[in-house]
Amino acid sequence: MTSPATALNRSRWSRLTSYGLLALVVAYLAGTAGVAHGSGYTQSLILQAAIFGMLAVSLDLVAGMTGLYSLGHAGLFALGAYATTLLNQAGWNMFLLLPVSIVGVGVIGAILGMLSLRVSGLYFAIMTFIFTLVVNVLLSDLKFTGGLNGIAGPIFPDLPAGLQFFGSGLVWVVALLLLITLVVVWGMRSSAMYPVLLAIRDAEPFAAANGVRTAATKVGLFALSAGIAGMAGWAFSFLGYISPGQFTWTFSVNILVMVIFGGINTRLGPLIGAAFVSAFPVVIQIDPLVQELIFGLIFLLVIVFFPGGVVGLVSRAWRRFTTSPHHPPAPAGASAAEPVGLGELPTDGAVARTSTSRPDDYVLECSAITFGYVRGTKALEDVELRVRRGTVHGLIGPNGSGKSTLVNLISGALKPDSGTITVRGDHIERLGAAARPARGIMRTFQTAVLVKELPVRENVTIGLYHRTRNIAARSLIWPLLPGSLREHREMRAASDAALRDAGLPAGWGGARVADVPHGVEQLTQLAAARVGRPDILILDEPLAGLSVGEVEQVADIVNELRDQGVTVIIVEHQTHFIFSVCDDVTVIAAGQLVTSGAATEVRENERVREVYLGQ
Ligand SMILES: Nc1ncnc2c1ncn2[C@@H]1O[C@H](COP(=O)(O)OP(=O)(O)OP(=O)(O)O)[C@@H](O)[C@H]1O
Repeated sequence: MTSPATALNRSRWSRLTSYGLLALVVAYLAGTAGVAHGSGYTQSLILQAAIFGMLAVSLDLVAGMTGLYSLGHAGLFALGAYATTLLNQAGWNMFLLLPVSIVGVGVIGAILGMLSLRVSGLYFAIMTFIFTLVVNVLLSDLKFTGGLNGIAGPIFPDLPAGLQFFGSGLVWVVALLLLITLVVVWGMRSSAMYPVLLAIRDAEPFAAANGVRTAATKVGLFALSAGIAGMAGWAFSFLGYISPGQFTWTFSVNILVMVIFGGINTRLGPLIGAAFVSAFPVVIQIDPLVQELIFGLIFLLVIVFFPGGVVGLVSRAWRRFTTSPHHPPAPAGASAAEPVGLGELPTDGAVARTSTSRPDDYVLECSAITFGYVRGTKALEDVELRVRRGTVHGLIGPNGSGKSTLVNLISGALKPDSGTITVRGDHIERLGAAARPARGIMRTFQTAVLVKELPVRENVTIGLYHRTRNIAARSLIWPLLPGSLREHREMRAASDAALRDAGLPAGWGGARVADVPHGVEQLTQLAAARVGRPDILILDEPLAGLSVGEVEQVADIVNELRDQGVTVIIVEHQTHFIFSVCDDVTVIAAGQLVTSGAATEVRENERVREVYLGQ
């Protein structure tokens, strides 16, 4: 329950935030008014910086949040500027051309984004670089684009007679477009979608296992980013002449420089970078060659010594100044670093469990599953797995026997070459990983794949993705939605509860995953899977690297889940653990089923001792 003091603090804080926001809006309006009445020279400088700001923010949206380092943004920017100019010459209304530029360039961005599904990293950068190159060559060679000389952009109309005291209309329009860009992109950063986007960047299998359609999200985000670049192009066309020389591949690199210099994946970074790149040649008026050299040197120094850019540098200094060296208490048993012995097949002490479910009450059935990673070899051959509802089912076998492969087939990361997988009788073997959480299947990974730079709690909220309605679409206007703050608070509260249930003492929720011990990472992914309220939870080697205390904790969690009616499938090498917590056990070796049945029977099976322990 929230204490009155906390509620008071929260209301005081939200009042302060509102005042702060109001002050910012007033300052923004005052600044815009100042520029709108400024000299033509000042206006063109500030307008260019603002337009570059939009471009840098649009690039940061894909480069910072999803790791797509595009060098195609100069090409997209050019398409917006040229389409506006040429279509306006053809008689189109210039204001109608704003949505046309956003949507048209957005569609081209979607196509580029689709290519990102096939190539990534350096190859994606090269591909988008070629896109800018091709656009530039076309603009230079085609007659109707004015060739190398370019064409004069449309002239932005003055404000109507009654509104002329506002000054330049173009300044107000660009200020509004920049504001919209910031509301959308910053809003997305503070929405529940933000951790999901970083998961697509850093931990794609984790994102997919939580129901995120990673491919569609990447394409959508690239289309949005391209749409903003098209919008920036629309505004740029009003600044005078446009020519291919303004949209070369070096300009694409410059946009990336703005993002990296200011601070990639930060709110203010791209704006600071854009301001720096725009102001530098104006402030440092020396020989152009020396100017370029100094610019390059500054950028090199930033990259080498402050890879987080200006914002990273300032926030690091701020953190050092404000944070105390506090470390949350260790989870139960974490100090007992002694690992549990592996491969002991217990002959006594492991209590065989009797489930209340009927013998044929199978929630998950895998029949005749065959799968090979490479043609001609089979990682699994004709494997059968039947899991009774509400039971804990162990999957064991020697290294390389195909356990993880089977788990990946059930969770949709892989598709079988033949055979069927059904959940409550429905076939799911052809569904992708992202569709499985909706069927009640959640999973953890042998090696935790999480977003290292985010706090533990934010990682757990990713587990709520498939249960949160239209989260991707709503993230575009998240801060403007009336219930979004409350919803976000509820998501964080649910994540905190899941962390508590996983046995993590309060305090770990706020720690960055990069700073937490291995055991906490494992419990974090367990909490993320659990917060999604699965019917079937698959734990792939959940005990790897855990201490004795943490192993006991996982055993408690598994027993608790069974009591709640969740079906749990555990892949594990620690057979002592398996035979103490599992109702049923399936053993596979060399991709084939050895035996399956009640834990007590499997434990006594001679063939199991032979293949599993080599006895
Ligand atoms: N990505 C891959 N490409 C090719 N072969 C693979 C791949 N992943 C696994 N294999 C092979 O498939 C077989 C089954 O591997 P799998 O990882 O499923 O076994 P496992 O029982 O989970 O092993 P472990 O207990 O060591 O994790 C092994 O021969 C392995 O070398």
